[in-house]
Amino acid sequence: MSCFTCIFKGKQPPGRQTVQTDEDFSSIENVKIYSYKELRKATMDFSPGNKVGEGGFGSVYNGTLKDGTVVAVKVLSHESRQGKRKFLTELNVVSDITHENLVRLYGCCVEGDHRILVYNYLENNSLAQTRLGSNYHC
Ligand SMILES: Nc1ncnc2c1ncn2[C@@H]1O[C@H](COP(=O)(O)OP(=O)(O)OP(=O)(O)O)[C@@H](O)[C@H]1O
Repeated sequence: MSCFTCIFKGKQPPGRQTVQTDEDFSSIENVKIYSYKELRKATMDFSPGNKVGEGGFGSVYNGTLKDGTVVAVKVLSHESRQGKRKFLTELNVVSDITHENLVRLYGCCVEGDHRILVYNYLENNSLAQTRLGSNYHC
């Protein structure tokens, strides 16, 4: 069983935390940490009706957070071979970039076996003109 031990360092601005995991996960900085529970709630338990797409990473769901923010929730599939690498790449590369032509990464969930990325949600027409973070590869 894979195990991810997240240690959230203290004395950081609320919502912007450092994730440290064991194995070959290095420190990931400047990302908001979401609980699996809140993402499950936001996507109505990852219901098929909320699924908006499927990529190399896994399924993507539309969700609404408690504060009303509409998000795209990318759930890493357990079968995804490059998943771990992609997950880290997206976190490390995209988390610090804010650009009008780039999908914004809000944060992630690394809880138990779950690895999930949370982006701002783009409607179909704007998605076509916007570069996804997942286009960044190692
Ligand atoms: N931020 C988003 N807002 C709305 N829909 C999204 C968003 N991100 C992804 N999607 C939907 O999920 C689908 C899969 O996206 P994803 O980025 O996982 O895979 P991809 O674009 O095929 O790239 P790759 O397979 O290389 O990861 C997209 O085609 C789109 O329909």
